[in-house]
Amino acid sequence: MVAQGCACTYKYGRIEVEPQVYPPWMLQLMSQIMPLCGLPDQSTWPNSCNLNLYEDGGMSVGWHSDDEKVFQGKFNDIAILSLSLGVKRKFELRANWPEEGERPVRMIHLGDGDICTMEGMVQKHYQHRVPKEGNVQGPRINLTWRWVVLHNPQCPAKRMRRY
Ligand SMILES: O=C(O)CCC(=O)C(=O)O
Ligand SMILES: [Fe+2]
Repeated sequence: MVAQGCACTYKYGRIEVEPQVYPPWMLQLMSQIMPLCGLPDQSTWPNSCNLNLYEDGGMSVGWHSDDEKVFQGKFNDIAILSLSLGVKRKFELRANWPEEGERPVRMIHLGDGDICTMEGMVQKHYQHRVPKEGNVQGPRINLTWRWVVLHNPQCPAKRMRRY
């Protein structure tokens, strides 16, 4: 999903997702969540949201960084905000260039209603994943908000200053 005025697509693995403009329920949800992330003012809110459904513990996302060109996370200090709903799942981070003796993988649990942020140069220096958990029953939805900063060439928002 994207803010009004943007038409950037999002490539998730090999799947290219057509964007949908934020529906009213999304703006309502953001008006609850964004102030908790220090963003009370709507003009500062992220202009895209990706939604993932994990039907059960058999569904996962492998090691990756959110390195899509549109977000510029490999080159800039960026923030990525996420909200988890449903069953608790593991979220793991591993450093690309670990220091000697550094723990290779760090894990947190993301439960229903948890907000998780990745900030700074995390997308350059770390990868993350949601591993398979064979014993987990029940669905989880993850909403991930990000700022599109480099719009696709065909996107009308490219010509608009406020993006
Ligand atoms: O489900 C999550 O918590 C993370 C999903 C993720 O890494 C992504 O969509 O890029
Ligand atoms: Fe990710």
